[in-house]
Amino acid sequence: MSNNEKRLAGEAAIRYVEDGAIVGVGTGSTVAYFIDALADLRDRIQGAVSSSEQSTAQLKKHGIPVLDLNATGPLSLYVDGADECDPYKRLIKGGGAALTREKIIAEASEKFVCVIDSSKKVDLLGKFPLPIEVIPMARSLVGREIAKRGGQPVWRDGVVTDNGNWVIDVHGWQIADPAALENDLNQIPGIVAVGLFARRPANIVLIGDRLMD
Ligand SMILES: O=C[C@H](O)[C@H](O)[C@H](O)COP(=O)(O)O
Repeated sequence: MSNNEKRLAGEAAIRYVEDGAIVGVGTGSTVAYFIDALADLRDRIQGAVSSSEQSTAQLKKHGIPVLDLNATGPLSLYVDGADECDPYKRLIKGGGAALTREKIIAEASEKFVCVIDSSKKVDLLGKFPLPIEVIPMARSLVGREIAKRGGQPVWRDGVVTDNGNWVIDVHGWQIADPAALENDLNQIPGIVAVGLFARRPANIVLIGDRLMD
């Protein structure tokens, strides 16, 4: 993992911010560099829609207005990190437990710029355990459904999401068809969101300050 590459990626994403924009902002150590850089453009944007309490605090610290997605409508730009990225710009996200709000904002945005360091680039998703946000009472049910599908569910004990839910990390899956798995898991009652971004992949990936093909 390279913090220098994370910083370069976060700062490079600034070039996609247009005057007057409302910017969707993800969560994590990479996007934190983006938020710091966004502070310099504070007077040229309307504000940001935030994916977590953590990012909200950082945005507010910089005096960037944090807006409600219900009030803004669709966004032109979403900037966020990832835990893994495959050659088709499909992602695993949620290492920081912010996957549900991230997924909502990504879906609401026209362009998703993903900022990563080179350690996140993989040929096949799944080495990073797949985060799944679940309603607490569904934890065991979801765990059994995952085991039926050959995964090893591990409860992220002690972690409560910003939505008051729990996270299961699934080990042992080599995800050959991310869209099919995402669709399948989304049918299980009690799953709030799956940290697979396959039906809504990134549009642009920055590895450090380099564009991924
Ligand atoms: O829930 C957290 C998010 O999906 C993050 O974007 C992801 O975990 C990457 O975080 P980082 O930039 O700190 O590696």
